[in-house]
Amino acid sequence: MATFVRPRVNAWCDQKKLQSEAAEHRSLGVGKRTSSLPLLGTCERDEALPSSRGQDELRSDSASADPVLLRGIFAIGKQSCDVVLSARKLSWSPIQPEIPGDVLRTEFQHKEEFVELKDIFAIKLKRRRSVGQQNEGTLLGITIFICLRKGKNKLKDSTINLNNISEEHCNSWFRQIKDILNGFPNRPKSLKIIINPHSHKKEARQIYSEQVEPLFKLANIQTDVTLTEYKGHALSLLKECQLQEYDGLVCVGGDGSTSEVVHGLLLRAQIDAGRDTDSTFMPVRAQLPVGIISAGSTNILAYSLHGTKHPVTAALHIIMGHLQPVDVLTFSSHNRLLRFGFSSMFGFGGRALALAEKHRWMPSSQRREFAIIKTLANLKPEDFELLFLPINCFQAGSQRGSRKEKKEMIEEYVYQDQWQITNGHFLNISIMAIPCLCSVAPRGLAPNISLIFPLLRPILLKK
Ligand SMILES: Nc1ncnc2c1ncn2[C@@H]1O[C@H](COP(=O)(O)OP(=O)(O)OP(=O)(O)O)[C@@H](O)[C@H]1O
Repeated sequence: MATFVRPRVNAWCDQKKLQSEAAEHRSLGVGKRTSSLPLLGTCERDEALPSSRGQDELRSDSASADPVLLRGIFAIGKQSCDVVLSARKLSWSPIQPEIPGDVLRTEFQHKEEFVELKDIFAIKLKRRRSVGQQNEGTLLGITIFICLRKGKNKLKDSTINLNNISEEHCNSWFRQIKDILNGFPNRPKSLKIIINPHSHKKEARQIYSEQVEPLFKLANIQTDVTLTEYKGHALSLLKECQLQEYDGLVCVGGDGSTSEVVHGLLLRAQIDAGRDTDSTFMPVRAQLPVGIISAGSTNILAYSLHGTKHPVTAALHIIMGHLQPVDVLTFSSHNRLLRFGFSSMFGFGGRALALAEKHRWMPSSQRREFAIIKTLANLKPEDFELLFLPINCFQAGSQRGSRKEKKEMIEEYVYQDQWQITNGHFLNISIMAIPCLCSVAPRGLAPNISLIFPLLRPILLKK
């Protein structure tokens, strides 16, 4: 018998995207999708253009709740600019000599661009050092590193150079912006990195060193890297290591590695909290958030959290401190904890996955096809008894009432304590706490699940 209780783990992911998706869930598909990570408010860079909302809102705010902290002159590109740092944004507009009667020029002068401070992840003093120069080099200005949205789900890093050769001027701007960045919550300063060098095409190490590590270094994040040497290494490491030294854990690997890390982290939390996992227990949360850098074959966890397996996107979510609690399932047998995990399959799915696992020496796509075909050839229904708390979003949504009433109806239903039982012969039962998105199932194996409006989703396939 397997039972499921849900502890939670914090993950670094696209929280805003999830929130807007959950809003859609709650309003039963009536709501409008509002992706919101408007980053650089510029009229020249289309990719970064926020909605017109961004600029107008920030302008009207700036007069009232956004006091000016610094104002000065920097060259940006080839333009001399009037640059203003306020509590919420860094804005600049080109300085042009005023010619009486030249309306166009006067209008251009007032064209403002800005970046919100929450989208800045690092700042550096920019210096040029010639060959053989002993000191730290000639100051050129400040470089600001920002996070831009690229397409629907991806993030990318970009820079803005504020050029000015005055040490005093640049230092005061550098310190002020640095202080603001240090004040943002959830941005990690020290991370434990666990890399499975054998994941999928054995690229995890390279992905980390080429795409992720440079960004962590830019953001001044201290890292402590372990390359796993065997299956179960991450688990034994997490049982013993000094977690208080870190602000988070990052796993570079596939779904198997990440699940092992999450299991290890939650198990450690239960042990530290004195929970007896050999009898019925109420699980506690994991002590640290988990970041997932995908380097595996299917990457269901990374897709479900970020909507993409793009490692730079995951790294930027971690650096920017985009935290989101995610439900985890507890699998136990006769009240003894077996494992924490995000999903499980019984019957066909479970057998196929177990068979694929036994044939790890095969290339991953071949292994999966082989396992599916072989399991299908021996397909037979199995006897299951399933106890569950039901919810029917569509039924609730089809009734009349305001959006708020519909939301309350669903939530009331979720919290009902009426277990239902279903018995019978099933070909497959899948239980999922996350949508289980991947490249072959872009809407997910359980598309009705949202990470911030979680429901346990059983998928039954009966003969
Ligand atoms: N050094 C190692 N040698 C062998 N196996 C390892 C090692 N480190 C971790 N593992 C195990 O390898 C398994 C699969 O790894 P991972 O999930 O990272 O990559 P994958 O090959 O893409 O697999 P998946 O199909 O799960 O995505 C995990 O269960 C993990 O515990």
